[in-house]
Amino acid sequence: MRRIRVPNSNVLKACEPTEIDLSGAADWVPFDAPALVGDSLRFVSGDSRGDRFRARYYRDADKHLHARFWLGPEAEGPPGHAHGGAVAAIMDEALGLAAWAAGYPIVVGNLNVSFRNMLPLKKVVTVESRVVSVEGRKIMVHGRIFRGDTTFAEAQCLCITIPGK
Ligand SMILES: CC(C)(COP(=O)(O)OP(=O)(O)OC[C@H]1O[C@@H](n2cnc3c(N)ncnc32)[C@H](O)[C@@H]1OP(=O)(O)O)[C@@H](O)C(=O)NCCC(=O)NCCSC(=O)Cc1ccccc1
Repeated sequence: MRRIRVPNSNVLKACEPTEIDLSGAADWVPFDAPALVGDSLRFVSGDSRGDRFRARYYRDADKHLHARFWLGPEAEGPPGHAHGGAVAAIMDEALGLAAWAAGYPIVVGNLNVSFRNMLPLKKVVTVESRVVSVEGRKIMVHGRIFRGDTTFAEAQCLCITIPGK
């Protein structure tokens, strides 16, 4: 009987492209997030060759923060799609960072995420964000994860400035 040899997962992984195109739109400028908030972003965007998240941040001419994200097999929830916690983690980092990038040293006090469509793994998606209001220590940031016409998630993030920072 002929035996079919199935490559093990390490061989399959080695065959996958390691370079993912996370380039930004023509009018975006790369944004150095760790230079602003330090290495504490490692949880989500710290491993540029990892199998969970790969990310690159940008700002547009109006200083709004954008990001390209790729979610790999280690971010899986429903088969072939992102875990809800992975999506929430992206929102936490990206929307918190949007407040920092706008000049507010903050932590996130409340994060409300709506999961609109299942987010496919191994596709590059875009995160957009806006600081929509500032009231005393409360900075409200809205954001969206999308690809083409499909919105995967929307979020409202209440950020609270850290006194003394
Ligand atoms: C600091 C604070 C959020 C607030 O405490 P305090 O300083 O004692 O301030 P106070 O309680 O007086 O509130 C001031 C005002 O705010 C309001 N308000 C507050 N909360 C809420 C709420 N939930 N919902 C609604 N409103 C709320 C409150 O009513 C008050 O309003 P008022 O002035 O009366 O009108 C504290 O609860 C805390 O540390 N939480 C843990 C945060 C944490 O671990 N986050 C995760 C890690 S960060 C991360 O991962 C993201 C990241 C990404 C990129 C880069 C970096 C970071």
